[in-house]
Amino acid sequence: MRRPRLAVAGLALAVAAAGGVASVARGDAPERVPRYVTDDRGRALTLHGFNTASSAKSTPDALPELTEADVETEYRAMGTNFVRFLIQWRAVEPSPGVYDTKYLEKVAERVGWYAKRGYHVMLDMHQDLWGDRVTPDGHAGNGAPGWATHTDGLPVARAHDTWELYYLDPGVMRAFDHFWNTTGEHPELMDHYARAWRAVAEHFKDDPAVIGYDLMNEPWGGAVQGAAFENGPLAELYRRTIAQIRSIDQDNWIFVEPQAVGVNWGLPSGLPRFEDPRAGEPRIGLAPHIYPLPLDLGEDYVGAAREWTDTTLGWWRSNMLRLAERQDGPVILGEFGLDTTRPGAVELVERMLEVTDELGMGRAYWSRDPGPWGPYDGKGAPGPLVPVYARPYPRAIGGVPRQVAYDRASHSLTVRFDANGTGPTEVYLPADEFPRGGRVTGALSSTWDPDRRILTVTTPASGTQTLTVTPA
Ligand SMILES: CN(C)c1ccc(C(=O)NC[C@H]2N[C@H](CO)[C@@H](O)[C@@H]2O)cc1
Repeated sequence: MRRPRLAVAGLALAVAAAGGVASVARGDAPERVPRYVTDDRGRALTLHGFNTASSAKSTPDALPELTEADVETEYRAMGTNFVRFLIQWRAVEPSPGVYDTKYLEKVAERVGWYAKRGYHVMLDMHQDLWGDRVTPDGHAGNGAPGWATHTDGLPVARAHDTWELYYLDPGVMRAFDHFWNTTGEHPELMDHYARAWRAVAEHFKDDPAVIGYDLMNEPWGGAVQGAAFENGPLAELYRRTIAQIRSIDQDNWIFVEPQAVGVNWGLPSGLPRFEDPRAGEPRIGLAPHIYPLPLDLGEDYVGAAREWTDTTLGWWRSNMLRLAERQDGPVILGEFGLDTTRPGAVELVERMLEVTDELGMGRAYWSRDPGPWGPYDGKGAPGPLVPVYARPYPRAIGGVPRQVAYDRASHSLTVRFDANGTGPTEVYLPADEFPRGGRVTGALSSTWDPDRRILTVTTPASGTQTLTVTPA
């Protein structure tokens, strides 16, 4: 659906002005992320997958509309190994201090569907527009429970042309201001949120498929915006939540997001560094999103809008790498996506896969839901996203990655890394371009699993290794 450009542009300018969003940061940014999520052998993971699923925002049980067959279909078609799995505070803590273990067990059942197929799972405490008690029809956002929602009777529109304008409704703004205790009237709410995460971590801390927790989806500061928000109430929420999670789970990764507005479009984030109280190396990473403003304004990834989008993509990569350097952690691009039937859309997706390969970032496409944005339409027929997302990639690398690059024209994947003896490197190869699997140079040996479409490559346990994989 093409959004009224004036509305979004007005929102963007209003919020950027209100938040005093800094100009684009300059200066040298690093070329790749400083660290990686690793598997239980210590191999660096390339996390390639989907957000599953937006439907969880509006289902009564807060679970995504998903079957195990859907997970199998996804693996068979695209060989993904990662999922950003949406969960909801309203379901975790249906009433103050009461945690719904049956809900968490149902989440765990679905995590098990992914685990059986070798996936890694990041749990995303997902909010959009605060929660259903604010948008009466439960439109789009269902994150927060009713008991934590205090609008003070201020109005919330029955409908908006563009869903994000709900964020500016007085009732929504007030609900957020109370949550962040900007009003000074509800100091308890952030602690409830942090303890709800502790309950989630208690349930999943020993689940081998769960690699970590994405603390809040697209945080919105209400009356407080920009660096004041990110260094103020948002940082306070993250610190309290990190402390609660680490009181029960010393090992899973914890991911923090900058504010959405401005940063999703490529502007810099003022998010501070977060310390990890765990013994050993810190395990705090970043999970930013990218939605280039020209595309948000309804343009297509063609012509001048493509050039402008690429410019903002350049800002985004510098700013996110700078943030990752400050945090000294991995980066998972938690969301990117668009209407894949639009002109240039497939090229944008390919560009984002190239960029995340180049920077060493994981990625989760928004989203797995049926429809023009997703891989399948409402009848389950594959759309244009499937062949581009069925991309060769090194699922697990037996060393510190230095370069990952796929040249689709020559069907050649290059993986360069400093081997560290953590095990063989596993490469997913899609059927279309690698019907008989792959051949590899630079290896000691390799084996091909035609069922899972994985080439397992053995290299020397030290020194810089360069693998080149082409179709067998
Ligand atoms: C004004 N605010 C706070 C705002 C505006 C726009 C978005 C957005 O487009 N987000 C991109 C996608 N992310 C969500 C799910 O996390 C999707 O519903 C959006 O399309 C977010 C926040």
